[in-house]
Amino acid sequence: MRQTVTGAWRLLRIAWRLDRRKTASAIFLMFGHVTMGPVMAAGLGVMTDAVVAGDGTTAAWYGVLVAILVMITLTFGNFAHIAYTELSEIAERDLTEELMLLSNGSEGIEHHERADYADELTVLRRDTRKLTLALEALFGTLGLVLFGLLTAILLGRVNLVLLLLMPIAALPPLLSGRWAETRIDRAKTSTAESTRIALNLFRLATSARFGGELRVFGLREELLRRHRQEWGRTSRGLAGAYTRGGAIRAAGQVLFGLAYTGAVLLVIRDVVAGKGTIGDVVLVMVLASQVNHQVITAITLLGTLQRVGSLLQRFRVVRELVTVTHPAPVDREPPRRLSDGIRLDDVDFVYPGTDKPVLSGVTLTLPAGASVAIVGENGAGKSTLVKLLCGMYQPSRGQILVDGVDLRRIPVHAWREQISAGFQDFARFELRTGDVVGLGDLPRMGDDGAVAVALDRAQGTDVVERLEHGLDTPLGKSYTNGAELSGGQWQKLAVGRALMRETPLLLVLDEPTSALDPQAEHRLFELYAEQARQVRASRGAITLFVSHRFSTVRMADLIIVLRDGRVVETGDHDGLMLRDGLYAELFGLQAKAYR
Ligand SMILES: Nc1ncnc2c1ncn2[C@@H]1O[C@H](COP(=O)(O)OP(=O)(O)OP(=O)(O)O)[C@@H](O)[C@H]1O
Repeated sequence: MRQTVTGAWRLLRIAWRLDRRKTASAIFLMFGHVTMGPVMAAGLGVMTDAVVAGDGTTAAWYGVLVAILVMITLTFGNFAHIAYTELSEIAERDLTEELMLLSNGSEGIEHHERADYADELTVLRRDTRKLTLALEALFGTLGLVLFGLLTAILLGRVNLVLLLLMPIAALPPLLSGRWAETRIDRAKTSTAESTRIALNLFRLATSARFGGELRVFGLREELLRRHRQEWGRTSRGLAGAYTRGGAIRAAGQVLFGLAYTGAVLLVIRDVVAGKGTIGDVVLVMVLASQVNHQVITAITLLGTLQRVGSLLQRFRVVRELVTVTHPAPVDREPPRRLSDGIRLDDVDFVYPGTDKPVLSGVTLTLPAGASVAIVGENGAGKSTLVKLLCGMYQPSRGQILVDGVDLRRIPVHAWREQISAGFQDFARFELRTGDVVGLGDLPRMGDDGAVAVALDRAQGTDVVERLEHGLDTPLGKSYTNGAELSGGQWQKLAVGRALMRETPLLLVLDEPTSALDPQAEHRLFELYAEQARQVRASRGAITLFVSHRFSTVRMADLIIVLRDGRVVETGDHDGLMLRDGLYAELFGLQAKAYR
């Protein structure tokens, strides 16, 4: 109950914050709509008594009044509905935006690894779109409270027992409705994982991006089978809860039906005993049928409100999950230039929710002004190291020191402003081409000159030259006339984005060039190395890249070789070749393959 009330209160505050005028007019229209019901019942009662007494004029006047009230209630109801719908759309947009912000609102990405976060997010993604009904439910419920008060006054005037009976009779259906909703909500939480898997399979099966792979491997039936299996699990879990919920609700309504019949019989008994009029019977019958209708509405409305309450509660949980607590004080600014470099001091890392260390005892120095390459077999921990340097995760043990300052003490946003990155798993932003690149340095996003320079450095000018409207071409299927790009072309834009910031302290390139041919990648890294040398003097910037191509790696000033999360060798190409260890072995294997 508390969740329903706090949910309703929060929803009302959201509506008020978003549009006061619409909220006020929705409340006014709804109050007008519901108060007409009891007033109409009273009018019918008086009209009946006038007919029985043979007073045609009074009966006619009340008949006209009732007709006017019917028109008013219908008109108000109609306009109230329009007002709720408009408000609901604004509220839905607001919560959808909050969900987008929350998904990326934390400093790191640790919460994405958590099953509880993923579960909450699944339900939120699905249910936030159902908010359209929520405000209608809220205002409807407020209206019902007013309706209940008016009805109670009218019933009390006829028979005081009725005054007590009606609210008591309303309780079973209300309580049973709430109980049923709680069970359904619990079932939704417990089926969230299978829903998530099914939704993911649905996305895979309907995305053009994976269409080729699905066809080549003939995966259509297999995905369908798995989807059916997972969805079946969800449906079974929910169907049981819906059936039990339906039975609980029906039991509550049967009790109400019995009380309704009892109330009408009570008034009839009074009239027979000369303690009331026929008008009273009409009043009670009309009111009781309205109460019946309103209780059924109330069950639906309270159910919706309870769902909204739990939806808003989930928002709270997600907000708390993405809030990071800082064990160390955050009291240092990133340096303007690096003099010593970045040092990893005995760093271990374990992904949240797992217990196997992915990095163990990593101690390294990335010297200021150096170009550094990380090599190692698949799963060695290269990308994880990169993520730690970008502040996506905190080391489980040990420290990352930037010119001697623990990275945890530097505000993450300030550190990120000083770095730039291109990732293996880059984003395909479906936007204007210039903006796709310009996003890499938001303050200069509209600066097409800067975008052109970044693209030139990323060797991506040819991508734009082929587009009909150059940098103004919209990209992707979101647009009716959006241009389609190849994987390698998207990747060139992503590299351009990474190069928008001209002099970052740390430029990280985690295999962002895997779709380019080796010569193009080689040229690109020659340029980076050259750029790194140029900014070395001014900022001591470090260029860190991860690549499986040794023709690129060999250019680095420092090469770090990782195996199973440990640093096994470091040095430059010549030194490592002389050492004849893992690097020399991997290099030899690749060179042989090219011969
Ligand atoms: N989000 C995650 N949660 C749990 N474990 C993870 C996660 N991401 C990576 N791992 C594990 O961490 C290990 C190192 O992964 P990482 O991506 O750092 O390797 P990598 O050297 O970059 O590999 P590749 O060359 O294939 O890109 C792998 O064993 C992987 O299974």
